[in-house]
Amino acid sequence: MKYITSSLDFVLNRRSAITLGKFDGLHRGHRKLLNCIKNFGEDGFETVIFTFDVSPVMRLSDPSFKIILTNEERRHVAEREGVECLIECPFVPEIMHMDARDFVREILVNQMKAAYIAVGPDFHFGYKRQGTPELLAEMGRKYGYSVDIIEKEMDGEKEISSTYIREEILAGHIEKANELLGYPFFIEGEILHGNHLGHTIGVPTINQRPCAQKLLPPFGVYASVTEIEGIHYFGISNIGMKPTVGDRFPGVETYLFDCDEQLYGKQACVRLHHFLRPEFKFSSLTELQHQIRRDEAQCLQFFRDTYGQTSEFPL
Ligand SMILES: Cc1cc2nc3c(=O)[nH]c(=O)nc-3n(C[C@H](O)[C@H](O)[C@H](O)COP(=O)(O)O)c2cc1C
Ligand SMILES: Nc1ncnc2c1ncn2[C@@H]1O[C@H](COP(=O)(O)OP(=O)(O)OP(=O)(O)O)[C@@H](O)[C@H]1O
Repeated sequence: MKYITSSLDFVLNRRSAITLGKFDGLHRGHRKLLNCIKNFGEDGFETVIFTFDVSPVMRLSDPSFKIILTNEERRHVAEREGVECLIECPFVPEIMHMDARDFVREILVNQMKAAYIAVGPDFHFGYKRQGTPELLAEMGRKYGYSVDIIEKEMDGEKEISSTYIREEILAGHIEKANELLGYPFFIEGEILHGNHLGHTIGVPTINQRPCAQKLLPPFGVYASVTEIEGIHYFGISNIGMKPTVGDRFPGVETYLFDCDEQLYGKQACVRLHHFLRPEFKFSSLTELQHQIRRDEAQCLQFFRDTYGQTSEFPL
């Protein structure tokens, strides 16, 4: 996948099929738009996601705003979806203050050679969100691209949106969030050194420290499947501050059931499948060790009940 970032001067070589928006989560609704551009892409057009390098909400109104996917995670999901090009446009004053019609002419038509655009009915763009899907369509008739305004993918009566999914993650409804995303919520990151206490209680763990902007579900223990260099491991993850030993930052710590390899420095993708219990402060590491054995049994039971004997799990 072509990845364009940190630049406003990009120019695409081929005519393109584009979808635009924030795309936090690349959820099932977003994927409806991706399918539209991919269908169009079969005719030789370059399939492109146009998004921003930082959430407009974070930049304009709420610096503490949390995201479902970091830019790197979003890039990996887009790549898996088979999109040919991801443009992560810098959300700088020049873009924020750009008139909607100028954005269409300069960016979509001149730089991106738009042939087709798919957006949802509530998509807005340009200075003060003045651009609408209707304006896109109207200008398309002049500049020679077509526009599809795609109906929202629904969850019953409710529109699927990043906001809705964030609420479910925060409420600890991980299975619901996974259903809306269309894949398990995950945390990607380098495997770091912890305090090296885990193996002393027979529970060796990999440690990750998510970036401060990453939205995390409630602190607690989750059944997880971790991918490292293409290999998948069942396990249990603790998300939190480890109050028993005390830590200064929220971390993700995972006990992989069938792994005794040296993994420091590698990238891990920890996918959460099920909430098992909240994080507690134990009076000793031995007590914690006994609890983790119970967690392990409960987790294995969950995987057996959910996925049976098969090693096929949703990724
Ligand atoms: C499945 C699992 C559950 C855990 N639950 C808790 C917990 O409830 N409370 C807590 O303080 N720490 C919990 N921990 C974190 C342990 O405190 C941590 O694994 C141990 O201190 C070793 O940390 P280290 O790898 O930094 O040495 C849990 C860890 C795992 C893997
Ligand atoms: N459920 C959905 N079905 C189809 N298209 C959607 C859906 N949700 C969003 N879109 C479209 O996907 C593009 C990107 O959406 P964006 O990420 O900005 O919205 P969102 O998921 O509703 O997020 P938020 O909750 O932050 O508003 C837009 O064109 C939007 O209209």
